[in-house]
Amino acid sequence: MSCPLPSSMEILGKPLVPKAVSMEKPRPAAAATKIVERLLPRKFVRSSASRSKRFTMLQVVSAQQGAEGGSTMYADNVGDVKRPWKTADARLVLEDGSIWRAKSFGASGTQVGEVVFNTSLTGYQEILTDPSYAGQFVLMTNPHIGNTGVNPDDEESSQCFLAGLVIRNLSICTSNWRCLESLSDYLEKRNIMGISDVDTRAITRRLRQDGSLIGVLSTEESQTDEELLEIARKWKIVGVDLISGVSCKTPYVWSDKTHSEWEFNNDQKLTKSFHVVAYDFGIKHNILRRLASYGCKITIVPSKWPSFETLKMKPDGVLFSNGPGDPAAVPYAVQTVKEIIGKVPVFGICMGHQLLGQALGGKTFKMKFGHHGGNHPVSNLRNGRVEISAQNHNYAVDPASLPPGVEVTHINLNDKSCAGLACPELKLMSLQYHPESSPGPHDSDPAFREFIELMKANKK
Ligand SMILES: NC(=O)CC[C@H](N)C(=O)O
Repeated sequence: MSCPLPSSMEILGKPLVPKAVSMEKPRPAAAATKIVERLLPRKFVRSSASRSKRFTMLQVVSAQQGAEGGSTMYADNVGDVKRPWKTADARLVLEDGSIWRAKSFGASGTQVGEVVFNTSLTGYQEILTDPSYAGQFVLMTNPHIGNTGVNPDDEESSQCFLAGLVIRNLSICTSNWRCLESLSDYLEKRNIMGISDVDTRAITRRLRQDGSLIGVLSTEESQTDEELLEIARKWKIVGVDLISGVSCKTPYVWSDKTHSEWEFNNDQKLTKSFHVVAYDFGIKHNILRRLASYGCKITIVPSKWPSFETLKMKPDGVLFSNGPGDPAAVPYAVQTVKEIIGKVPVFGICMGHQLLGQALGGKTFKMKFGHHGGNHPVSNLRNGRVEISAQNHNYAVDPASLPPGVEVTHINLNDKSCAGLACPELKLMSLQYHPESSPGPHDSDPAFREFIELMKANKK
């Protein structure tokens, strides 16, 4: 079966040739309505008359979803019930000239950013608060988002730095024992725009075929499509330093461990007290929690903290954190890394890995659409194990650019890109992905233990 361009999508500028794509058979509507019936809160069930009206409507939604792939499929009301959040018409205009009509939630206004898709099934709150998404719209490929609301424990930083959230369907109700707030209220308070009722599958296919795209999201009717397209085409993310906008301003100390309720690794016999200085390029809280759980005392320092100040603290090890944007646009951070490696054991995570790669003499490049999700297989070449990993990056280190003596320790099995480095001589290790997961599986947690071992061996 082939699918025309989604009906609600229009093209501006250079016309795009619709690509024929094969579609799954639509799911039987009856099965979908049964699921919805279980999820809807009692207050939405009014009378048998309104119930049947609601179900008729949802059946249509389900059938359309499979058959048409269109993006304006839900009406403002679900049955005769108004959606419990503020909504307005919104447009996402991509730099390729496509326009995607949607419904807004969270903040309103106009925002520009790079659109990336994330394949995690859950963990949207950790994704929203991961500072590495600064400057980007995160499109969740899982069509149903918001059902667990938000809570104070799942924050990966104190702020949402991303440009906005793009989803297929915002859950009409929240149901989780930790939920304190709905996703739409949370985003509105943090002034972050979200859109739903947009064909996220069609946008994802476009990003996979053509590479990541700049987009402008707007709820403002005063802005014409052409004006929004111009903003998208003028805006640049490559070559821009984004880490200085998300880093802390002054050093601070961290001692929180992973909460005992969530601790999944009770075999931390190696733990002694190691002092780690962590460079904050946009650090996630769970990196700090995992280090603390392994017995580290951590001092977090800003991205421009001088290397001599770090070395004066006599740390047992230095961690270079994750962070947003182009790693080639922050030569000052590469210089800091250069001045530290070889003097103390170091661990680089994601942006930290890319900075280490450059400090060793290598180069980074922008990938077609990057890796974002909690289900990426990585091969650990040292022990032959496959780790299912959490990933979030658009750039990678080119292994061919690295000097002899630097070992590629991990590769991403989806595209064979470099996913980890080591240089035993320099007591250095790094991963392109996220061993702290959050969200994601815990397969890569032993990397923190390896860092502890590196520091331990250096102390002898
Ligand atoms: N999570 C990260 O540290 C992201 C690294 C870098 N900003 C990239 O996109 O590749």
